Amino acid sequence: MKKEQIEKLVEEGKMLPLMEEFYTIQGEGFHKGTAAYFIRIGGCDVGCHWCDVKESWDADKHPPTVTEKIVDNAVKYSDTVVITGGEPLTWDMTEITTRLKEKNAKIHIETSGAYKLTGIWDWICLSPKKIKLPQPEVYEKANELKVIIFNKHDFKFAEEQAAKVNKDCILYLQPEWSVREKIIPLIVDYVMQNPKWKVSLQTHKYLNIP
Ligand SMILES: C[S@@+](CC[C@H](N)C(=O)[O-])C[C@H]1O[C@@H](n2cnc3c(N)ncnc32)[C@H](O)[C@@H]1O
Ligand SMILES: Nc1nc2[nH]cc(C(=O)O)c2c(=O)[nH]1
Ligand code: SF4
Ligand SMILES: [Mg+2]
Repeated sequence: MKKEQIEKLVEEGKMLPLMEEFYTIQGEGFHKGTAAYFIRIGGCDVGCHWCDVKESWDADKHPPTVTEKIVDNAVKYSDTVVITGGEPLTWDMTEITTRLKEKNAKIHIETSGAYKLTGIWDWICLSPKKIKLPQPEVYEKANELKVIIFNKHDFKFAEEQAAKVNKDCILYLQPEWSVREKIIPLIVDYVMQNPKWKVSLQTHKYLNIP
């Protein structure tokens, strides 16, 4: 296929830069402990300095893959599919989620919310970032808010973000992995003082699974 043809299909969401896909246990947030098939789409312009998948950022490093093929494969493994990245909302998620819905999958997204919300979702995990704040529509539709705590100033950011989400949204504080030993005690104290929040850990990293 010609380069321009591929670019057009990616633009339409009919192809997506696929970094990796794997069947695992959702490690974080509300659905932690649940088996799910993960689809990791390349491409992210947000630039979190502590991002644990920096290899995902450059979309050109990940092969444009036919969306229909990604879906047909994913549903063989699990009826719960998590779309993550990179930042999945970099791309038009309409095609992939419509096809997954046709196959009766439960479709979850992990997103910073920084770009326009496309696609149909059973569960939206919003993990907002100071450097590129979420779009208003994502605050309205988020099912869980998962704020990463890297230092003590992030608690204030977490409260600002909690003030913007809908009333049913479940609130999580998750330690940034590299500082977990220092930050977990602060999160524990904070959640006991402010029980509207819950703790989320990256349990897959403790389990040594993807
Ligand atoms: C790699 S991101 C991809 C999805 C999307 N770009 C986002 O940030 O929500 C998946 C989740 O991992 C979290 N995350 C990334 N690096 C982390 C780290 N070093 N420690 C803890 N959580 C991290 C993100 O905040 C997000 O909730
Ligand atoms: N097991 C597992 N759970 C996860 N939850 C969110 C993840 C992500 O990178 O989006 C992730 C991940 O990479 N692995
Ligand atoms: S928004 Fe997500 S993928 Fe992008 S840099 Fe931040 S944590 Fe990494
Ligand atoms: Mg991860």
